[in-house]
Amino acid sequence: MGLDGDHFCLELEDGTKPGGNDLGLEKEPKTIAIEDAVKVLLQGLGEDVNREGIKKTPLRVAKALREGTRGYKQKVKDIVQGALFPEVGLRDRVGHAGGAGGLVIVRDLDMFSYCESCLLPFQVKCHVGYVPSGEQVVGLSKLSRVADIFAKRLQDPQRLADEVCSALHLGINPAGVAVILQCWHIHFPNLESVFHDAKHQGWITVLVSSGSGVFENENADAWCDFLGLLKFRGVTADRILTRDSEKKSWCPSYSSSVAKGSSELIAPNPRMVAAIASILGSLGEDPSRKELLETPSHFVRWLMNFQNTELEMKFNGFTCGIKDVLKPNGECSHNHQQLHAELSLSFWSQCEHHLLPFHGVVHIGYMCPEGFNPIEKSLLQSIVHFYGFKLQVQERLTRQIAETVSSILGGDTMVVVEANHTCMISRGIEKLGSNTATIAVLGQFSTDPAIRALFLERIPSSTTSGMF
Ligand SMILES: Nc1nc2c(ncn2[C@@H]2O[C@H](COP(=O)(O)OP(=O)(O)OP(=O)(O)O)[C@@H](O)[C@H]2O)c(=O)[nH]1
Ligand SMILES: [Zn+2]
Repeated sequence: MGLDGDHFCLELEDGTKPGGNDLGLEKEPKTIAIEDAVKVLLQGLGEDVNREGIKKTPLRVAKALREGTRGYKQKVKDIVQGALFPEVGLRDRVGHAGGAGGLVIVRDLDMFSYCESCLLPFQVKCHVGYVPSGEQVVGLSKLSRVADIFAKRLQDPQRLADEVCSALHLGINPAGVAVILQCWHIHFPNLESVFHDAKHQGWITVLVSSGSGVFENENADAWCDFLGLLKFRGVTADRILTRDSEKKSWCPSYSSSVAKGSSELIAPNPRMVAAIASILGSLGEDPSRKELLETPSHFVRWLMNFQNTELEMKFNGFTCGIKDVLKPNGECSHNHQQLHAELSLSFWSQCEHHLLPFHGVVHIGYMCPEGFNPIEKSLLQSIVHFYGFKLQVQERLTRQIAETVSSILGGDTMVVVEANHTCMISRGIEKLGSNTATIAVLGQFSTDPAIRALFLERIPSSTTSGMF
């Protein structure tokens, strides 16, 4: 197929170039202030801010944070005003319909928000319902746009639901508004705990609701209709968090620091903490707001898991144990090699481009001589964590794991990494549900498609969602 130059013309329909709109943002003093703060964070991690891979990271992080919190600058009335239009209800009949009481629901609005306790993004599936009144309905897209104004701020799920609900109520003036949010937050393992405790699979989830008008009372009939149309999404009344339940437990930064008692933890680097507080200010937040007081230290604690020096200590730990990894099992050997696969080893890493987590599973295949036991899973898991807890890119992580396993075993190794990149889904192109797989093959695996296929067959079908 012949591609002429036109195929590569990156001009958009409105005549702008991709990224062109960002030029203003890049030069704004607030963006520059965030960039400077991010440089402090990178230095605190022991990184060289001029290293090729991370040279642009401060600007990328600044842009991502400002885009991700653009809701502070948006106003509900600019969106809803002019979007209400007349739609009559039932005429001369008993019942509710149209602009006079017929429930309207928009389901499955996928959004991202930033957790106010730890600054990591969390994923939101938002369901909005309202009962029109005054023979007026609102443009459907406006429900999503209004919800997004509040999602694009530092949030807690319940507050997000309450703010969306009351903003829609004030904006549309209906008989009532109901909001249900399904939220997913990444686990918050630290370098120490993952070596002892492999329970951090999946996500932390929470289901919250908020209602006004005819939905004000949690037991009102209107809720039955709304929930009846959501139950196949896994949303049921008994799963919704009640207002007095312990909301703090939602963000894992609390259980990993506050709940344990801060005295057990080393105080985070004060320069880094101050840098985060200044970022909060640049985003339009008040760093002294009660809910944000601990946020800088929580984020620094998360970030410090990816510091180089700590990793070197861990690495020394496991390289000492590397000798004699393949132990004879006493059975006779005929120099045959067998394929062994260690599947679904979990990992956490931090994208060096955007300082956002990517996490998932690693599958390792290797040839093991008959008569020897396979390598212990714990050693392979240590290797995975060692290369995971760094500022990384997925391709490098995959290669480093493959090279290390191959150097222990003498050659034939295949590694597949499957990951969710927060930077792909919470910002930029917002490809929700996207997943990245990378492969590294060494030795026999690089020349023998049959053995590769055998290993790939053993990899279980990806399980990256499925929380409710
Ligand atoms: N190859 C690779 N790319 C990654 C990884 N993590 C993030 N990226 C990409 O790094 C690139 C950085 O691109 P830039 O154009 O400099 O930054 P950006 O403007 O923030 O990019 P967008 O994500 O397209 O908005 C993006 O395409 C990311 O998707 C990774 O592990 N491997
Ligand atoms: Zn959090």
